[in-house]
Amino acid sequence: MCCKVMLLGDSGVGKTCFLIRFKDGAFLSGAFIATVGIDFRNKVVTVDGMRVKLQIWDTAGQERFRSVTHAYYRDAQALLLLYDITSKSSFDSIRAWLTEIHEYAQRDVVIMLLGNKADMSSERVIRSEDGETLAREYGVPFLETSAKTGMNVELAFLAIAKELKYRAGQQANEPSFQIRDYVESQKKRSSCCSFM
Ligand SMILES: Nc1nc2c(ncn2[C@@H]2O[C@H](COP(=O)(O)OP(=O)(O)OP(=O)(O)O)[C@@H](O)[C@H]2O)c(=O)[nH]1
Repeated sequence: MCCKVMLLGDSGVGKTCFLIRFKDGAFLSGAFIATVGIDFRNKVVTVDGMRVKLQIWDTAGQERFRSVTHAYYRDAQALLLLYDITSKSSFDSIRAWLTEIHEYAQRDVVIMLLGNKADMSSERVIRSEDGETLAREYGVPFLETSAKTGMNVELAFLAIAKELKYRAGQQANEPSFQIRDYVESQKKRSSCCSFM
């Protein structure tokens, strides 16, 4: 089974770092090199004994590349929408991103809202509750993540893979899978990073 996942959000929220953390288990610190256009990496995850190949598209957040990335929305089964908890403007952009998703993506696309850079607690400007409230308003699951420490990065992709696998093989008598409940039960809060 193969699924297309896209990473979206303003420039600098950490999409490339988020993907590299998941793919290679590493963090690129230092210089910020903005993504040009679009790029993808594959990673296979095992969900309940089944291999799911995720083809993850890393898009450029900068406005000038928007027309390039729009063309890819249509094929995506899942979208990870990121903001940076230290940037109010990136959080304020989320509604505009959701409008854009509504316009260009498949109607039943799986969406997850992610508040990245949760490791930067001293520079936080967006409270966790604000992310939760926005996610609830749009009926999407929410996680705070850190590409730097790895917090909740794997969980975000696993939850997506589980949801897509569930949808693909949905049987009438199978208990339904609720991605929001799954994420809530599995997530680590930034305040308990010490044992990660
Ligand atoms: N502390 C911290 N820094 C991060 C995290 N994720 C990304 N960064 C930093 O944020 C900057 C931008 O990260 P990128 O991954 O390049 O951002 P992007 O969203 O891909 O940007 P575009 O390609 O322009 O859309 C880099 O300097 C990263 O080192 C994180 O979780 N924690």
